[in-house]
Amino acid sequence: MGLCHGKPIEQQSKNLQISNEIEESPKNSSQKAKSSGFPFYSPSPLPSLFKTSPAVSSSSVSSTPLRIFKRPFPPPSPAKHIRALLARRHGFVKPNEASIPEGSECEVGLDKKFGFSKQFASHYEIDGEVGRGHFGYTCSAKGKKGSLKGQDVAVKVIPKSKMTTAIAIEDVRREVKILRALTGHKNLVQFYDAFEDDENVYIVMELCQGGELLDKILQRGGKYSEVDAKKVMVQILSVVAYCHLQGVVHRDLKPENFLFTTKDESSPLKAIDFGLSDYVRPDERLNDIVGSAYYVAPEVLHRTYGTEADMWSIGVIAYILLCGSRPFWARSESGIFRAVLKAEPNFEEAPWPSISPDAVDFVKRLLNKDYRKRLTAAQALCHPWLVGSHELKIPSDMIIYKLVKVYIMSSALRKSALAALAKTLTVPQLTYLQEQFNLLGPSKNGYISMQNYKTAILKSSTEATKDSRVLDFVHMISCLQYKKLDFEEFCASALSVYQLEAMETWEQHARRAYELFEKDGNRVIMIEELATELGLGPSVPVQVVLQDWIRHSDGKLSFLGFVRLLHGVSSRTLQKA
Ligand SMILES: Nc1ncnc2c1ncn2[C@@H]1O[C@H](COP(=O)(O)OP(=O)(O)OP(=O)(O)O)[C@@H](O)[C@H]1O
Ligand SMILES: [Ca+2]
Ligand SMILES: [Ca+2]
Repeated sequence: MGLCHGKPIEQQSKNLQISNEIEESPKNSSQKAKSSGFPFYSPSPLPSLFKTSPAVSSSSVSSTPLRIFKRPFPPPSPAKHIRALLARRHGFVKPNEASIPEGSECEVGLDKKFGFSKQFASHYEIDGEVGRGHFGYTCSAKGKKGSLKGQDVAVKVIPKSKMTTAIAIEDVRREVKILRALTGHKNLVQFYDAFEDDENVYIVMELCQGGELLDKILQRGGKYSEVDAKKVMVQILSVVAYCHLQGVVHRDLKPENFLFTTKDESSPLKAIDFGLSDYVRPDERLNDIVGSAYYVAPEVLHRTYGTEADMWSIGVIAYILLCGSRPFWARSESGIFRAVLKAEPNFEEAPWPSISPDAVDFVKRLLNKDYRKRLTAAQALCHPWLVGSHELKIPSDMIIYKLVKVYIMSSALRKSALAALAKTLTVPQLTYLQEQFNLLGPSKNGYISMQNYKTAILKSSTEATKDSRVLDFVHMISCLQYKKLDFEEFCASALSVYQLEAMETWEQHARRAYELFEKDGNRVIMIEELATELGLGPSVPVQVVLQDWIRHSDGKLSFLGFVRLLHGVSSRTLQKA
């Protein structure tokens, strides 16, 4: 599949982008102007409060055209939500679509009561609009009483008239619930309160006055220095690692959804807009197609995904920060999806050759189409590109819990294969594992028991951990009957074979591990036994499939069989068990 090419420069402004991106095909350009009448993108009430967003009038946007001659890719423009999602959630039907979208329903009978206080007007004096999205608009306001008296705040106003389906109402309910539960992290917007009246829901939060990350990218002509990109990435990863540990997947990570607190160069960055966020249990897969087209992960389009989908979006943001262009681009939404599913991002053209190999490796390991091979947020913070640039304490990583659970249920043969592979890990990989081990509170003589997993999670748990049922999952692990793990066995249990496989050095790891396995793990194995090991059902012609995985000379595992064994039983088989 070919490379994606940048968007024509004249389409860069936020205004133009909105009307372009809701169109399927460039051929329909005559219809584009008409589509701005589409109710979902048209202005919300309170027109007197509107003021032009600084980004729209920003001279930086108009100053970029020259760059197109130098670089093939122009800077990014804002992303819009995936249309099918909007249709399903908000009951919108394209004029040429005969069928009623799935999930749309009659507005009559919808319960739009949220149980929030009705006293918004007596608590806050609303001021001018500071931003706008598909679902609401945000105003600045001043507290009139209580602890926020005299303080400037932001109020996201979501009109109830836009909540035309039960899903849309549920989304708002969840947005508030998640924000309330997660508030407190330094890179997450501070939530204060939620109100409602007959017309609107009001989400009161900290006012971020430094503007969106997208505007900062555009102001800089589309490109960040590596040093500055690292500062942004560390903050994004820190808050996302926190969300994931709580069992919350954001599902709409994009530069528009990160705001700087102040205009100061060193201002902290805050994640906002949990409107598409959801809870996900570590062993659960979500299936609704949600997000913004440029940032959507391939597995979301395949309708089976978890927190790794956010890591893909972070990869897209990192790519944009470093080179100023989107990794996957096409004129139509379906074209973007095709690129996301099939195209490889361009790392050949300027400025990529002048970007450090660590940075390139970092982005590639997030933009891996196989979600199992992608870095987690905690791992990304330990990546060589970032590791020296921050002093964050790496949080617990849920992937460890998932891998350990599978390890414990594995056969002795697979455990010894993993033990051999663990012996080939490099210092950065061991450093990450050591930190994760320490977080589990090993005893003085260096062992952790299954109970330690629960104790560790309870330390950082919030209401969200309960709602996402992460606690149930961890409780299940802590009840597993298994001997204590020392650091060596912990490494074997917590390494991800898929992630190692994504590395250029995989072949060396695997060959070296096979040599070690040959010395003290390999043994004669029957085809039927191997089939059971790998969870292959009776429908698989095992004699044909597995013959290369057993060495004809002595009946022991071949290199191929060893690698297959490392991967273990397929997750599908495990789920059935
Ligand atoms: N706390 C805040 N401080 C300042 N501005 C804010 C704040 N929260 C939101 N905004 C502004 O309002 C815009 C819209 O807010 P938000 O992204 O929450 O709305 P939305 O309708 O859910 O957007 P989307 O279309 O991305 O789903 C933001 O992009 C930002 O510019
Ligand atoms: Ca938004
Ligand atoms: Ca939103």
